[in-house]
Amino acid sequence: MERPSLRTRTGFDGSLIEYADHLVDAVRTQVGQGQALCALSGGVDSSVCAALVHRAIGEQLTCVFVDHGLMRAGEPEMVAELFGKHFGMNLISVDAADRFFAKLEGVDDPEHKRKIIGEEFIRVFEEEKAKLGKLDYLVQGTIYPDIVESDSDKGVVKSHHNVGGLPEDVDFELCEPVKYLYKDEVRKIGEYLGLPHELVWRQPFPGPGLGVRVVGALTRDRVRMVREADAIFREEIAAAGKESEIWQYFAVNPGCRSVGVSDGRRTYGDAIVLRAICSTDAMSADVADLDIAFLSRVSTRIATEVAGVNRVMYDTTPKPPSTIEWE
Ligand SMILES: Nc1ncnc2c1ncn2[C@@H]1O[C@H](COP(=O)(O)OP(=O)(O)OP(=O)(O)O)[C@@H](O)[C@H]1O
Repeated sequence: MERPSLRTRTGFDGSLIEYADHLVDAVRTQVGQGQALCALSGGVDSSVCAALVHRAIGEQLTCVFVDHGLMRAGEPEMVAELFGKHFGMNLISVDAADRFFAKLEGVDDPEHKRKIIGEEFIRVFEEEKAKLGKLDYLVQGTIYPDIVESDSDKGVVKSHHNVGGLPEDVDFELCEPVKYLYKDEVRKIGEYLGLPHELVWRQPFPGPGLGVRVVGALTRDRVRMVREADAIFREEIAAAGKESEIWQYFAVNPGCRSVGVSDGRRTYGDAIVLRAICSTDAMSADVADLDIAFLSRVSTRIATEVAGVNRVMYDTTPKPPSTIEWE
């Protein structure tokens, strides 16, 4: 289906970059002398919104980043470095890993895990908000497909983690500057605003983070295995120059153990599954055609470098019948 033009969606008659400048002015007018708050995940939508609103109102914006302990390797550091230091934003980083792990202990149902992560996120965010005093605007990275999708009456396949679910009697207004834009337009505006290419064009990453890439109950150790395996896989994909041909690639801990051998001794360790898919819209996906030599190199690195892992598999199932993420 052909998508409506920028002009049809926004009434704005100009280029996308001119529209970005227009949005900066519009946010400045909307917020006035008020105070704005943005939940910044380090993902594309909230990062672009934070950069845009910061350009418009500077010090009047505060961003809150919640580290739930389920981030990929280097992510909390990247957020602090880029938004805190480079852009000089008012950034509050909350280390909430203990809280999340405590709530998730022993929970193995995927929907229940997502729900707990979403609810705990809102709780942490609300606490930080309360500490800041009067707030006039909440910045949200709603994009056009979110609006269109929320109109859909299809059943829930996986519940989404969002700052949505706001109570009805809130005493602030929403600021949703990119709500008429498609993802690729948001990315282009992000680059225009000076966000790094790797962030703006990064692969999709679920809100519940690595929590949905560890099948069954989470432990810090199983999350660590996925985080380290994921970092190695990403490093090798980048070294092979394959980043742009693959839509999404990541590691999963499928929750099974098997026998292995290391230095002549029997091991009984965790398995890791590698998943890499090609897609244009995430509605359907094909398995990325990675050659055995490449996969074998990644597998050997993971099984020797990641403590507790002794077996690596490649997921060869398209979507459908599988989904992209395991949970
Ligand atoms: N760990 C986090 N810390 C702060 N804010 C978060 C965090 N996770 C999610 N959010 C907020 O919730 C929104 C929705 O999260 P979701 O995971 O659905 O991502 P998204 O819609 O792809 O947006 P983004 O690209 O910004 O991650 C984010 O845009 C962000 O405002």
